[in-house]
Amino acid sequence: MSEQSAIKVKNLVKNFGKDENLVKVIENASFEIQKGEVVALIAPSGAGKTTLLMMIGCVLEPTSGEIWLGEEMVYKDKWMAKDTRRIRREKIGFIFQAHYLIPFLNVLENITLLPQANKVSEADAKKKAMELLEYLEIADKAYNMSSQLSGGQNQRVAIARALANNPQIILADEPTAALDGERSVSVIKMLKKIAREQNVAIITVTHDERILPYCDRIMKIQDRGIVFHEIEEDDIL
Ligand SMILES: Nc1ncnc2c1ncn2[C@@H]1O[C@H](COP(=O)(O)OP(=O)(O)OP(=O)(O)O)[C@@H](O)[C@H]1O
Repeated sequence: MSEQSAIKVKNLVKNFGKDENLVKVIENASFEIQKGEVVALIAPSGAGKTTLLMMIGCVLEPTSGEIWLGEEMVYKDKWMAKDTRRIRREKIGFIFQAHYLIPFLNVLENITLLPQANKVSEADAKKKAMELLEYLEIADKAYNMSSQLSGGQNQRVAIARALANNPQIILADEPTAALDGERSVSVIKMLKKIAREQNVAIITVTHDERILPYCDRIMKIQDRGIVFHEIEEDDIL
């Protein structure tokens, strides 16, 4: 495995149910994503995008196969670590369609909540959160409540929260779905900047063709396997 590998998946299989209720979602998927890469994951509804993302994120257990995150083999026909939360905490940042910020905490408190739960001191967590808010150009909103922010601003805060633990991987499930065109582009540009400057690998599920030109590759789920496309101007979802 190359040093640049952020995610490596080999012969991954995911079925739900069994016997007459068996649903085969992913069959023998193998692929590798490099550090610093932004990959758009697109496929029709029900094809398994969220399922794939949640397996890579160590949230959903595969049926079989292998998953490597950086140099750590996290799954080989079973989870390799007793505590998959540790892997999530150390390696992965999640961003969802809805920002899921906690409404009765301000922006800064939302970002520092998890690091503090993970025993980072309040001062260190705040310092890091302010750096991230500066980086995402939203530091002036640090003491505002989520309800006082626009959709795009809230999504930037959600990105800052996902970055608070210095993840090597960001998994985003339709992060721009609730945003208009200009705000979508600003969010994906921000993700690309993070990927390039911090060497983070990003997989983003999307139905939003406006963001494709900012991605490096398109990953599709096709016939329950994975295929890659280079980005082309006339890529149509
Ligand atoms: N817990 C479950 N039990 C049984 N089947 C499931 C379960 N979770 C997902 N599925 C099935 O797996 C398939 C893939 O679902 P998934 O949510 O990953 O699709 P998706 O590509 O993310 O869809 P969408 O774009 O609509 O969000 C679907 O057929 C779904 O019905």
